[in-house]
Amino acid sequence: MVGAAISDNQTMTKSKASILVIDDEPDLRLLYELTLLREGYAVESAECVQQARDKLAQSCFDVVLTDMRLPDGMGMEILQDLQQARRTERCIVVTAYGSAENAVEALRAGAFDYLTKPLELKQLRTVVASAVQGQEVLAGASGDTDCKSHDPAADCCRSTQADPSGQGQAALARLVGQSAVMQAVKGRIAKVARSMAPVHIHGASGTGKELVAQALHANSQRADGPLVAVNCGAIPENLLEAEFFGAKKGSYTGAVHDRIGFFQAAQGGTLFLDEIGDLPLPMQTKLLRAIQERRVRPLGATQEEAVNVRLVSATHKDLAQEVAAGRFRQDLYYRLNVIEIRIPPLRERREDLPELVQALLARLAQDAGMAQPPQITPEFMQAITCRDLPGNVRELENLLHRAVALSDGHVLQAASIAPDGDAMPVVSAVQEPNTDPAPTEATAHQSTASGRATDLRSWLDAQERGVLTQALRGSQNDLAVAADQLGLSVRQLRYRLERLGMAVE
Ligand SMILES: Nc1ncnc2c1ncn2[C@@H]1O[C@H](COP(=O)(O)OP(=O)(O)OP(=O)(O)O)[C@@H](O)[C@H]1O
Repeated sequence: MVGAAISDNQTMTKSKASILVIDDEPDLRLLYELTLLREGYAVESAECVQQARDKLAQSCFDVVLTDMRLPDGMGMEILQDLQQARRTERCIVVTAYGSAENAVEALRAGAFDYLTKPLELKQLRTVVASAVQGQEVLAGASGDTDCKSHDPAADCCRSTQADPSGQGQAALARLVGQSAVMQAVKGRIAKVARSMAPVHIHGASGTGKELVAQALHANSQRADGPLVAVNCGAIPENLLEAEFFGAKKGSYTGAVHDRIGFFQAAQGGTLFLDEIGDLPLPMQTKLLRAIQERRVRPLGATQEEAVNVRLVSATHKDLAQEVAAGRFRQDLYYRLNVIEIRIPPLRERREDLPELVQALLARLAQDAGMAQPPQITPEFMQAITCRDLPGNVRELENLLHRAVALSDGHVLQAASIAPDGDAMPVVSAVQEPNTDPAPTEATAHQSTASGRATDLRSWLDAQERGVLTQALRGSQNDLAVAADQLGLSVRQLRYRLERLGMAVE
């Protein structure tokens, strides 16, 4: 079996990355072999499951490229063997055209990536190179490139996560919380980060979806590549295509230069599509195509461009429900939701509150240039615990921000976060606690005294809140009218309201 130990004289010194190609069609096998040999890899091949198992019992490889259907079984069996034996080989599965289910199944089972027949050699090279690249990180982290010098069985076994710079761990540490549910979230991030499988993050507003996306990226082999975060709800509908795929000069009014899209900007890295549920249906179709083909065509261009990005998406909506309601394409949902990470709302992890308060205060104090975070009294903590915090960590952050602004700089007062305060306003026809666009005296003082970005941000948020509230009042809460008045689309207005935690009754 695959996990068997390898005798010393059977191991080879790895001077170059090694690939095991498994396919029963001799012509295809030869084509893969030649292509990969030309790339400088050491290549071995097998034509069935049994032969592959024999090879894997004798040697360790960096990457296994296997066809799905083999004469004596399925490529999935090899993938399962590798997973069960905790081997380090990255497995790329080749699936028949149109069999999205197989690809998704393979990714869920731990495949690094998949390729679809008919195979494009350029794509084959790209995918193999990206699988090999991750293995180099792994070998580099253990300082081990010579199989002979170590226990051969261990050479093929997964050990600790490669994270030479510690950035993966640091990103996970930014996700504060030791509750069982948060530990499960972090465990899942560490587990799934290293494959290419698309991840969908589901969680209510303010639960930390962006932090999870950052941790996924930082723990992936793409950590040195770009992470491009996009809020799908904040882009005007008529610009979506150009923003996503790029545009040639003159392709639309106002396109005075060639511009690259999000896909090109994320090349070799991760594309984080936040609030994916807000994408209009026509754009969903275009996105699906880009994901399936791994190619995009900039607006006004004649040629398509190959793209190599890992997709992470997020939404606070229930996408399955959106699919049922006909607002989200089922096939796109299926493609994006290969691996799901659910972030529980704060009410399911109240035990994390003290640690979150400490961590957020430390961050706020640092941003405000304070020598040390203000102290919290048991009454203050009690007052926090009494709040429902439906806006989750973002609401908690706002609350603390306000408390810091109103404090004397040393001790936080419980009164500053009394429930009749204004951390999360609800806009109704007349009842809206925080409608004053002007900063409070304390905030204004803090802003000018420290001149720090977070103070400016909260001041600007207060301004925006005031403007939005006025527009909503003036339009009797009619979003279309208010948006029109503000020169925004309804989507943009909704996005802004949500960002500020303002719910319209
Ligand atoms: N577990 C956490 N530890 C520390 N900070 C957190 C945590 N969760 C969220 N935050 C902080 O709360 C704020 C909101 O987080 P984030 O933007 O990631 O949430 P979100 O789920 O993406 O929200 P939205 O859906 O509204 O965009 C950020 O400032 C983030 O740093």
